[in-house]
Amino acid sequence: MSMESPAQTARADTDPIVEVRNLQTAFYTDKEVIRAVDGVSFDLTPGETVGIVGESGSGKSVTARSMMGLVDNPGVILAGSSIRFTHLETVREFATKFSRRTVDVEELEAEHDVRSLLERPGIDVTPAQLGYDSVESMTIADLLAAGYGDQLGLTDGDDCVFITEQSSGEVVDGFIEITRLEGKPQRAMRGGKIAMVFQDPLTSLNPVYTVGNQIKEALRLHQDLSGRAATKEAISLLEAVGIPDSRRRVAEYPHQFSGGMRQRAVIAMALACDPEVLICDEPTTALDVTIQAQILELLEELQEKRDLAIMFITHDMGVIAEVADRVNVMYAGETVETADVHTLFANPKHPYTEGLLQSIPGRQEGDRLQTIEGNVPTPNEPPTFCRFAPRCPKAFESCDSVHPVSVPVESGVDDHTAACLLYPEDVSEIDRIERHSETQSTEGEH
Ligand SMILES: Nc1ncnc2c1ncn2[C@@H]1O[C@H](COP(=O)(O)OP(=O)(O)OP(=O)(O)O)[C@@H](O)[C@H]1O
Ligand code: NI
Repeated sequence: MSMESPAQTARADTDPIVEVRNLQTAFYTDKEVIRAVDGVSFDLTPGETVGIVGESGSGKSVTARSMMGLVDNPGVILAGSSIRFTHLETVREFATKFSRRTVDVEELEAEHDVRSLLERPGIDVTPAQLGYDSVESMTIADLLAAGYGDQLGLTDGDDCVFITEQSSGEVVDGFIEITRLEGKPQRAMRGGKIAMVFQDPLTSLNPVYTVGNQIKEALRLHQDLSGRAATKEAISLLEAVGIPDSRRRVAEYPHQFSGGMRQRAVIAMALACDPEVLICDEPTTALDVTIQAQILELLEELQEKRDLAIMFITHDMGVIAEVADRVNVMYAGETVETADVHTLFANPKHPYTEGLLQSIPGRQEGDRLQTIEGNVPTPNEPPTFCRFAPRCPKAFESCDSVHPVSVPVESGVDDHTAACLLYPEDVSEIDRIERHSETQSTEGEH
């Protein structure tokens, strides 16, 4: 590789390209407000797989749909939520293509400071609500990302590209705020930069078009390829996902493919736009074990070749062990534990994670397969208590009145957190309770 310019070294390869912060997605139904995702934060990094695991109804798919811009009525991403796409090349591309929707944050920083903005009349938001410790740890960019720019008169409704640093006219740092995307930039992001593979390949494939034509349509939309070049590329994509005899199969219809081959075709379609991020929502759940293993292997291979950041959703701890580098355990809209995969399996801290691990065949002591009794509750009120408490074997009195926040736990590694009143383990119960009560963030706004 040639010498890198300073502009290219500003972000390292190991920096995240997606930063989800305090994501809150709620459904306003006639009956109640369902807080499907309630303050979730995590990063996605190129070449790495983040596994999202949890039982049915824990908010995994709504997290994914929020990242894809696929939350429909009556669903709303609440103010205070932020999903930043920080891939530098894409930020530069969007800043050029959508210059009218691009904001120079450095300019705004020269004119305003966070403290006085938050003190403005009518602005009813605290740093804690946005997931920050103090005003000092917040920047103007954080306020804009969390959706308060319009209210403060700093941004227009459709601004979505934020440039935070430039050097001799070149963008060095910035982000695209996914929760603010609509129209053209949204279409460029969804499918183009972030692609998704669903459980049922038939939701992504149209039965009346050949597999090849559907891949070619994606190539036309996102890569500006058509005609013979597109056909050639479609064939090579089918080859890349391990579909034998791809020259012939490119002209076949989805019903002529087996389940496993269909999912491979969907992956080929997702890759047609050369995305940076691939979100997989239970992509192998409908497949038999052998085929499942092959698809997981394929994803790993593609990740390595293309340096993809993968978010992999499953309710299956066995699959998590296979695919994930890091794991977020979700329960009733919240992340209850997060760690690298080895630590999570060797040293689980949250009673819910322990329960999930005991329900993997072959992992429990004795011969009985444990399951956690009961179901995930519908999160239909603000969290002022532990949502897992009713099912938790270790629950005590305070669990009903104090909402646990994510705190570091002792397991010998950094970046291991659990949201449980039993932690941090090295302090007294009184101090623990105080710590969890202090950092309580209040409800986001509609
Ligand atoms: N369109 C909608 N309207 C109302 N509620 C919804 C809607 N979509 C999802 N929800 C609710 O949001 C919560 C989280 O759902 P989600 O689909 O994210 O769960 P999940 O973890 O993906 O579960 P599964 O493993 O079953 O796919 C559930 O309580 C669900 O009922
Ligand atoms: Ni789901």
